[in-house]
Amino acid sequence: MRLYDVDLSSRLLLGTAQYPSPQVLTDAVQASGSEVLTVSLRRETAAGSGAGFWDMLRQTGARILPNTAGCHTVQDAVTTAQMAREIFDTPWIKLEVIGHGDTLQPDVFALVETARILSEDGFQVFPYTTEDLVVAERLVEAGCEVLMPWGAPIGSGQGLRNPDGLRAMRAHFPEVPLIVDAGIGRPSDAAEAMELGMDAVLLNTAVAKAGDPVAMARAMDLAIRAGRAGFEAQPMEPRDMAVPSTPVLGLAELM
Ligand SMILES: CC(=O)[C@@H](O)[C@H](O)COP(=O)(O)O
Repeated sequence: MRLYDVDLSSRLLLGTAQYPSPQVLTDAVQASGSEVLTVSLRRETAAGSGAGFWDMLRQTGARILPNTAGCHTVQDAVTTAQMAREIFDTPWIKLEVIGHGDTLQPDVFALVETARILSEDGFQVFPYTTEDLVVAERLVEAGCEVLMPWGAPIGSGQGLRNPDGLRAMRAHFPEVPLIVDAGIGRPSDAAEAMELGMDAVLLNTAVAKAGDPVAMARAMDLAIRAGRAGFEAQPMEPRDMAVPSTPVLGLAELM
């Protein structure tokens, strides 16, 4: 999978918040096989963990995808992205501009505006968006080469609330890498996203809040591989009617 100019073999992007301990986090990263970790500049700075935490993430060898979690305005997000670029020395930014407190739904108007500003400033933007095709078009026009539609509200673990919307996105943007971001609860949700033809999955809470985060990280990795393999194998279309799977070529005659 290629995201901007970077080739990756893992299709799992992992969040780094809410783990029970730094050791569990690093063990989970290793178990997940993830090569991309997202980190919230604002949250970690506010929590006071700062440089030590970021150094620990760097030591995993994974690429860092800083994010603008907690930003609600264009200006907030632009400033946070600029700080992230200086600290992590990367043009990558996962752009979150939250518009609604209860659902953490993106403010898609501010998102498009911020994406344009950051792209013109040389950032490679990963926008957290809805499955709205018009918004997605605008984001691509603004310079985004990757789209990150939500699966369900952040942290909800509800799985894919609108698989048809994701399917439509896949059909509409066959060449744009699509990463389902947020709302994944179980490995089966991640596998479903991959079976729909998504290129990758970004998740955090499902692993961090699992009873055994390291085991769940491993399970997510396996599910994403299985889902992708299933997509590539071109599943059959569902049918309305039963069709015998064993052909009957004549009836046995009972004497
Ligand atoms: C870590 C991060 O970037 C989250 O904002 C992301 O959207 C993941 O969401 P979940 O925690 O629901 O997986």
